[in-house]
Amino acid sequence: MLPCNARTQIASQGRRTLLCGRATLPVQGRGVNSEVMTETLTGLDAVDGRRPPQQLFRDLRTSAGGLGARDAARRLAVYGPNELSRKHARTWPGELLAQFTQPLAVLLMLAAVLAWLGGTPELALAVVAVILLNAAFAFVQERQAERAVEALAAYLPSGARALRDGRIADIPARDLVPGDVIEIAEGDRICADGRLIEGTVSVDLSALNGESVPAGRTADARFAPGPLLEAPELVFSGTVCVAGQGRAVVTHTGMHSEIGRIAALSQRGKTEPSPLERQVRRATWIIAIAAVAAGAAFLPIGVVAGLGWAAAISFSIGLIVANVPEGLLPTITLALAAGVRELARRGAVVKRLSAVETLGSTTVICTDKTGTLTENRMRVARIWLPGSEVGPDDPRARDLASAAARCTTANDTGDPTELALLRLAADLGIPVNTVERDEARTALHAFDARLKRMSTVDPDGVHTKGAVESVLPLCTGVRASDGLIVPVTPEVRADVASAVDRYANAGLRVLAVAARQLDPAPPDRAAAERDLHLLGLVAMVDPPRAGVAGAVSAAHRAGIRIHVITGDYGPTAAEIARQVGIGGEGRRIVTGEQLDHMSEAELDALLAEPDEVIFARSSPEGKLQICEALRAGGQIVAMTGDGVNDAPALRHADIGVAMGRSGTDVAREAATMVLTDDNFATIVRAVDAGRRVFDNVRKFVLYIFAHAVPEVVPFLVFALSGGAVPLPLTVLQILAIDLGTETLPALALGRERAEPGLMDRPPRSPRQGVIDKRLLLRAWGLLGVVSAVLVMAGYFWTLWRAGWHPDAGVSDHVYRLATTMTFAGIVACQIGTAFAARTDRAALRSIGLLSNRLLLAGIAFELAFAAALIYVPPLQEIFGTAALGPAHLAFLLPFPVLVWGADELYRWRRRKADGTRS
Ligand SMILES: Nc1ncnc2c1ncn2[C@@H]1O[C@H](COP(=O)(O)OP(=O)(O)OP(=O)(O)O)[C@@H](O)[C@H]1O
Repeated sequence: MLPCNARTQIASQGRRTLLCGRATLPVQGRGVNSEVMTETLTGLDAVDGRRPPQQLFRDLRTSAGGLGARDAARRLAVYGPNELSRKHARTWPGELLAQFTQPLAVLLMLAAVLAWLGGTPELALAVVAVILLNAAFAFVQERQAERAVEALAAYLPSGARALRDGRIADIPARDLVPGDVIEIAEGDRICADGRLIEGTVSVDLSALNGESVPAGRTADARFAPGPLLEAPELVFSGTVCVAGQGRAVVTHTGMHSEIGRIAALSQRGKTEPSPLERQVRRATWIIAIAAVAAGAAFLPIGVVAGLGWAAAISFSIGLIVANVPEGLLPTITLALAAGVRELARRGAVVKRLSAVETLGSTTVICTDKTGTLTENRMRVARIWLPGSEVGPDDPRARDLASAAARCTTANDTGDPTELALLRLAADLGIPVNTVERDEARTALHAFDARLKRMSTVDPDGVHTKGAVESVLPLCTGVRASDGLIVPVTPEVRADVASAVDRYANAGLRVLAVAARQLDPAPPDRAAAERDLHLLGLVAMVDPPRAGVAGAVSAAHRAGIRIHVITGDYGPTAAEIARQVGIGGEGRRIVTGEQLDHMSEAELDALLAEPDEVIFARSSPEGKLQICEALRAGGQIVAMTGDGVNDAPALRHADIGVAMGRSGTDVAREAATMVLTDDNFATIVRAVDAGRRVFDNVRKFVLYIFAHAVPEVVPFLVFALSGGAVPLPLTVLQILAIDLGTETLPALALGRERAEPGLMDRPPRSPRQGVIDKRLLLRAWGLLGVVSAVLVMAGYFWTLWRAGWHPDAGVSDHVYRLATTMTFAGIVACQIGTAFAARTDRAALRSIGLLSNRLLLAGIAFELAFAAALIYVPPLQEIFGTAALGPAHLAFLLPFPVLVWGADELYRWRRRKADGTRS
């Protein structure tokens, strides 16, 4: 119960409810008799979940059959949705304020103070404007990135199975109300507090008490005094069912639940910075330090060259402010968030921003078969009875189908294997009524992925179905064609084995069905699954999904290896693998048993080979073992999984991939990425998106870095000439470029489409940083140098035309004109750089000159901004510019083409060296 001092407000469908201790008082009673409701709710809220079921039903005004839909809707209106109210750790003023305490912002503030003290208040104001703009920009970007991640919750609504109007219905977890009866099965996240009324389950309570050992809970437990969380008959919201199944009546929802009380879920964990962010942060610091060092070095040099202290101080501050890449980090976060959003639209929900870049460097995908490579829509294609394959008309086929259909737990929905068996029975004219099936059943030994079989104890005996090698050893007899039971001889085994191989080689999934008449039924599994009689085999088709073969070949072209890890039989998996193109000729199959007997070194050696392997009859431990071996070998592993037992492997992989449709809640929790369409092709698409995001981050880093050289060279020329050449660029002009004209084109580069050949290259090495030597060489050594040469040519040409001579000095107008040429020259060169940066190696032609509309808009903005600075008189005053004439503009015109052309040549040479054409 909520403590009385914990006043909590929950918003619910436009009405607010004030909760205080045991009383819940509706504030607005639209359409509800508030007096009656208040009385009712007081009763419900005081419910003690530890009372015996019958009393609890009375207290909650419900029954074992659950609630009616209308009653549930009424309760929902009063109680509010079954959600935890979200408490943001930081509100927006706090987040905005935090932008000003970032170390780089503090550095800039220091620069502003220095500029003020140095006697240049206009520079101080400009720096303050930079700080404000940057903080606002970073704040908006971070909020957007956060929202992108939060919005993902909408893609993954959690659901519950509740009895409504007497039928099991899948409903959103937020619609659960006290009094509902819910079904709980292995792998489910329990979404409300309740009392078990049927069955036994094992629950992981770690979200509530930090205890990692699962606790047993059973409907039959008697009341025992003690802490609520240890009550053996209660289950709690936020915990996970790791084994068993049962039904529970919901006693508390939303903020009334134990987890709501502790409010554990509303405290969001601190998000770890991604490796990319860490790298960029480090690079930012290195550049900031270099900028400060360059600024400090300029001070004495500038004074010696004859600038005077005030001008030298202001120029060094300008150098620092311009070169500290304070906007880089939020821009990268935004690029990652845009990647996450795009992936969600394409069917892959990524839970961490950093996963986007990890995806891009994936080298191995370990995939399961059923449902990921295949459609998971099974249909029985063949029936085999001891001796021969038979058609559906054979009366003994009906016995087999009936036994198999009785040995199921699926209803209208459920395991596709079981649905296929229920359909077979219906097609043969012996449909199974699932309600009667469940009522008549005296024991259920659920499907166990390790044993690979399940059994039911029904009034007429035991029915077992499962993998042939799991069921056959339990059989002492075989039902022969005349209906008599004959012993299992070596001939019979050979017969079965050859049938299994025949079906498996055709890609069919084979299940053995066995039975035993028995009265009374033994309660334990070992006793029930003994002395069985093999009835026959069913073989099912589950065709490969459309698009998987294409995705496999795309992954291969991208240098990614694919291993199949499946619970199914080796030859079946190998045939499906062949159909989709995984593995070469003579596919290597390693069974779970073989894997168990392999030493670590043997497994490492196997996985180091270039072959793709089919791991068949694998266990969850095997999956983890394979994952560890691959990672130890330096691979970046994406691993799929759907069961409870897959969680460790999913957590351990670089990218754990869970199935959104067929997977369990546990697997979804453990995974980094959830596929909303369960499709293998989506994993490959996600890798593609990851590579693209990483590439785009490099593109705008290249663009932003390239301007450093044409900005620093003018200062070097001035310093090295001992002041004979007037300083070619003013401090406010530098700021206007770095913080004005460049911003939008840089952002637009972050949205560039994938360049051709992106998925034709091998995966990036995880050790390759986003800012590497090649990028720096291209930015500074090529684009920067070409730009600097052109820019200085423009500057000297302007001076020369006006008759300048080192000894003669220049008039103010000529100096303004010349520095304006430097400014405009850098802008023109950066336009060329922007086009060059659009591809890393491909020719610009291959992606289309005009294909990035955002960039075109950004360049239009850049030109308008520069034109305003050059031609609008008040701005001319501030920025020390003068209007350029047609001759000047004609001189500048080829600059973008020359810069871009030089880079085009560089990329052409690189492609030639690598032997690629695009
Ligand atoms: N509902 C079931 N009842 C009895 N046996 C089953 C059932 N489902 C699967 N099996 C048997 O257990 C084996 C392993 O099944 P499991 O579900 O672990 O893997 P899978 O779905 O075939 O493969 P993947 O791991 O690729 O999804 C199957 O090959 C089949 O023989």
